[in-house]
Amino acid sequence: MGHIQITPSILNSDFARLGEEVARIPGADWVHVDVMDNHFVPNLTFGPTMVEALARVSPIPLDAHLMIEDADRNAPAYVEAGCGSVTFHVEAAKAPVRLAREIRAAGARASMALKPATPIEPYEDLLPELDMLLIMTVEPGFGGQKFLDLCLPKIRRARAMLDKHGIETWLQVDGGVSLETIERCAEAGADVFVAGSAVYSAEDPDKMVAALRDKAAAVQA
Ligand SMILES: O=C(CO)[C@H](O)[C@H](O)COP(=O)(O)O
Ligand SMILES: [Co+2]
Repeated sequence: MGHIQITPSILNSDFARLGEEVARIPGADWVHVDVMDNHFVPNLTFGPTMVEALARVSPIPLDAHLMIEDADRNAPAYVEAGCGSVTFHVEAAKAPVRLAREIRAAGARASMALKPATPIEPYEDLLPELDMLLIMTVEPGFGGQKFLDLCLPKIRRARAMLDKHGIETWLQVDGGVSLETIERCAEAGADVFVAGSAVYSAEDPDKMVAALRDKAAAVQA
């Protein structure tokens, strides 16, 4: 398992002041950027132009989570926009292996996401192509949803697969991660934790990042 990383999602932050919102989380490892197209999910956020503007001012690397259709065609723009990590949904990709290789070749970490009802087993052979696997713990589309415990067995199975193959692919969880749920995710084998509403509804978002990190690290220790 890799070292614990906390990647706050700016989905529930103030979109009119994104640069300042990122400056409130200096202790974060990544800034999680939820890109939604109103087709793959019933919500609309921003595109590559906004992401590029944020990448220019953010001292923390961007972790793009693309909830968009036709990932094969649309994902490379987010590498060009300056994201250090680009996650596409396997449900939206026609050729995930080719896309992961293209993202890596363009200079970003390649990552693939699974919705709660998408099984991990068909993708076991694909794991070495990925720098990170994202297992969603809510149905994608909105921040502030309740964590789905039914995703925990899949996180455990993914961790077992990665360990069996000796692969260093990071295992990220996203959706409903908070002080109440992060230990369950860490116990199941996740090492990268997205937290949106938990961080941005806290009085001191950076203190919340530290508290989440401590909870997850205590499980790993
Ligand atoms: O991908 C997402 C939603 O589709 C968000 O990253 C996620 O929901 C983060 O917000 P919260 O921690 O409030 O659930
Ligand atoms: Co996300």
